[in-house]
Amino acid sequence: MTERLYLYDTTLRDGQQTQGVQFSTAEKVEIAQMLDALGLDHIEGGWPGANPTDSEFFAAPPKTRATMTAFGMTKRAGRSAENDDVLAAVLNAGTSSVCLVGKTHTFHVETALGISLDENLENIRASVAHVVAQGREALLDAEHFFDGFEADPAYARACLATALDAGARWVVLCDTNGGTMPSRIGEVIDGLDLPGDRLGIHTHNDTEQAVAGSLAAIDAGVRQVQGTLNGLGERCGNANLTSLIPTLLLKEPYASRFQTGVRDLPGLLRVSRRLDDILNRVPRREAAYVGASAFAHKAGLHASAILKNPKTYEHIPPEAVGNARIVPMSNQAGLSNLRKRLADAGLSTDDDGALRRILERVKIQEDKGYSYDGAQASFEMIARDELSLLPSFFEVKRYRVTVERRKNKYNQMVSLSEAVVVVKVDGDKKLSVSESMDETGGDRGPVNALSKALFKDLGPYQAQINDIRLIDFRVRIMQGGTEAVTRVIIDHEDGKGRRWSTVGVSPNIVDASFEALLDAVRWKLCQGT
Ligand SMILES: CC(=O)SCCNC(=O)CCNC(=O)[C@H](O)C(C)(C)COP(=O)(O)OP(=O)(O)OC[C@H]1O[C@@H](n2cnc3c(N)ncnc32)[C@H](O)[C@@H]1OP(=O)(O)O
Ligand SMILES: CC(=O)C(=O)O
Repeated sequence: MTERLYLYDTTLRDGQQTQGVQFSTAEKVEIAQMLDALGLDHIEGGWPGANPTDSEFFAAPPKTRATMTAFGMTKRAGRSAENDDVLAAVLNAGTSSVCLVGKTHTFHVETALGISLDENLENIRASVAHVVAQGREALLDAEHFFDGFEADPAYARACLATALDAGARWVVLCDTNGGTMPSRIGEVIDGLDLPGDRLGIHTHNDTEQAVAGSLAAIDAGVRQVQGTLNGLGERCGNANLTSLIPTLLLKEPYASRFQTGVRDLPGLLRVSRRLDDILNRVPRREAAYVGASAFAHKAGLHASAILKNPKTYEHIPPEAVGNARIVPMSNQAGLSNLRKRLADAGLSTDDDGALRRILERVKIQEDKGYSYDGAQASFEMIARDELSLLPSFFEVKRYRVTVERRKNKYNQMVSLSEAVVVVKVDGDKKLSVSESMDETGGDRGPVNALSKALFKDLGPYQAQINDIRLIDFRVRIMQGGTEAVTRVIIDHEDGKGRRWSTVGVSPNIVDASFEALLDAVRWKLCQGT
């Protein structure tokens, strides 16, 4: 017999408390819809009345199967729940479910609220009762519960009992400061002697154990788990639902024991990446389950075994969460990595001599500071060259880039980068000049100017490269052999949605960038379209 485990998402509330994160109303709507499609049970949409975005979101929330929940705090002392304006704004959002944060730690009641312990209990009771009287589902986020329990277990318990007696459907045990060890979370819950189907868990990641703490709480009996997508949240974040969900669905003892509302586990990676897109964040490569490296097999020994049976180095099939296996090339690679990479690029060969030459060249280049595991398109250029599959396309005769600081027509000092690239295509010399200015008149730098000049006129090849867009540019100073060198990695995208990365290395950043740009354009021309 499976038991129901409820998943409660707080990306739009605690996730919005992440430093640097500020969702627009439209983004909140889109995220709520993604969470709903994934199959969350509750979506905490924010705190109505606390800021215009949250109020606007609740004025027209998206229709969801998940229970849309408004967040707020218990009423303040010295007024009734009916007359508390902050609580009124939360209830006015009209959601069927309301989650109120209430203090459960004596230190916080006395220091942060400055009221008596009894007044706080009354605030919890009256606030929950008021929510329930309006026909809503009430949840109490028991703030600082675990720290409060260490300081005064009787009082922390009394707060939970008060909320439950007043009609709270769930009391959610919060490790607000994120410092409680998972084993202690389990012990405390074991000793509470409360029904698990009335208990939730809300952990923070300050010791990198929020997911472990949530699992310990589930092991001890709680049946609602709160968290956020990609682990967003105050300070170091909340329990990461992007890790918790696949663990609960795919790992024992949880997979056989529990049933959740999750409907689209293979959609998990897409949801995680979309959130990063919205936040303009680079997805964390090493993220569990959904990171680009989560199923990347770099070492030669691993790649060799993976090709025989993926289970040798994979704990789950990557497709289960929408991810994919990759076998990158690098100085850790052997022939197995190489054969797989070449096959993926449509360059399979039986020429063992060529295979050994490619491997040797990759290792020599990496010793100079190149890195191919994140720049697979540059690796393909080496492979094509060794396999005599790299047409010359065009020859670069020279290039130049200048950066000038000068006054614009408004008498402000501005920078202007300008590049000249001369290439020979089919016997014709072509000189292209470009400035790096964007639509607003801002300077986008010398690499942008170089890229625009290189991609401006390649004669018969121009139609094939018109849809290339530079999307990311990363620079690192490396030790290449005996000298410090600059490594540049550039990501491009085309109109077909293909993304590829190339690398250049030189003591000079402009030369390193130009080398990466050249590989990018050649890679695109090799695709034929
Ligand atoms: C653990 C958590 O993450 S809980 C979620 C926290 N989230 C947020 O704080 C984000 C949204 N918050 C806000 O926009 C604002 O803090 C508001 C609108 C809610 C309140 O703003 P203000 O009225 O200016 O109060 P301010 O933020 O300075 O202080 C919070 C007040 O709430 C009181 N308070 C804090 N927790 C509670 C509680 N659980 N129950 C009742 N009152 C509380 C504090 O004592 C303080 O009151 P005081 O001003 O009389 O000292
Ligand atoms: C309520 C909440 O976010 C916390 O206690 O961490």
